[in-house]
Amino acid sequence: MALVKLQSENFRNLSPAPVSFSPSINLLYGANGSGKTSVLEAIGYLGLGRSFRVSRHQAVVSHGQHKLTVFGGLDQGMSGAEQKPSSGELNHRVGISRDVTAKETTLRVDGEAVRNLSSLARHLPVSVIDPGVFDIVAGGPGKRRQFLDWAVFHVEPSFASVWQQCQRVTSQRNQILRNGRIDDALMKVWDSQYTELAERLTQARNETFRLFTKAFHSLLGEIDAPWVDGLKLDYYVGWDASQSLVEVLRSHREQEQKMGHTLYGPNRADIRLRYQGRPVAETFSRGQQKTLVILMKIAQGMVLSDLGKQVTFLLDDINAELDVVHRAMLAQKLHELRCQVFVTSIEAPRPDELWRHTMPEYRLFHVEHGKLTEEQEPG
Ligand SMILES: Nc1ncnc2c1ncn2[C@@H]1O[C@H](COP(=O)(O)OP(=O)(O)OP(=O)(O)O)[C@@H](O)[C@H]1O
Repeated sequence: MALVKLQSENFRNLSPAPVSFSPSINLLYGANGSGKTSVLEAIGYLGLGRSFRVSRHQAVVSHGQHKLTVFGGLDQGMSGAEQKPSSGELNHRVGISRDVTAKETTLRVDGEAVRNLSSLARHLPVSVIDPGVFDIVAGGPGKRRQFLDWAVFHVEPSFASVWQQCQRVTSQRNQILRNGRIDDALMKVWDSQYTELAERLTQARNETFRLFTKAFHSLLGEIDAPWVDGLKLDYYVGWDASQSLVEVLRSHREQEQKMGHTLYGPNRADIRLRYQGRPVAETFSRGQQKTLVILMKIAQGMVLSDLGKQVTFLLDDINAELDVVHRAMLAQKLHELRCQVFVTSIEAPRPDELWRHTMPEYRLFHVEHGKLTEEQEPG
């Protein structure tokens, strides 16, 4: 699916006027503070249910307001095995409202209220590449789990519900571990639920990680960068995988009790990135780390694309982070994968720098005071 219509109310400084986008490439430019990132953030809200910039919904609601709404019109875009071009008809209408006073989120798909965010999010796989994305390599395991789980969610339909159940059971288990005296019979019940859910989560992650590494290595074969030899990606399941989780929990009960929370399981999973045996975060230059993240993001796009799903990529301010060669590599690949792409820049964009071989069709927008105006030619 591709997002071809967007309308928001009380979303940062954005104008409430509806905007039509291309199911392929959209270039947005405008001065600092004009609202470019806010447009991407509003699109991200529909695909992620939250802002990719801030954790508090409050920050996103226009000053002086208490409720924001974002509506999106989705079109089949360039997805599907046949890669048919857009018909111009809307396939789905999705909406999300957040009342920050009542702390309530309302979700709608095709006019019907839905309870789960996953019902909305699975229609619009949104992948963000902004200055914060580089934490996937430089940051902690949580960022890499989030990265992996985004793809697992779109590959395995039952993942979201298993993940939620596992979070609930983990928190119950933590409560018991925090209590001074543990009722062994009760702990056994929670452990059996926990390990069953953990195994299901791990299986889903394993399968997606397998697809991801396959795509990633095929991508490495295409690029000319000697430093990728010796690069190794491993999925750490969250415990010593040579033992069953049940055994690990049994042999570490005292340690968990002392710490007062669960120490082994899917909440400790990680993608371990190593270069010649050492963590890439310690070995790679900043530029190499950035390239690696971009390649990982493209590989995720390849996985979904192979399943006939179109990813909407939100590229925010990449000029500040990537040199022209890497920007062009990214743009070219995303176009080949038939992804929908939104690219922001301060200066009028140079599509000829991004797509050097074949120029895709694109739509160009100037952003000013939260309002988008379509232009025919750059400048
Ligand atoms: N909750 C809010 N209500 C109203 N306006 C807001 C709110 N939050 C931020 N703004 C304003 O919205 C504008 C848009 O910010 P945004 O980050 O989208 O701009 P940008 O075009 O991406 O800028 P830059 O190029 O500097 O990154 C800014 O002027 C900001 O001060």
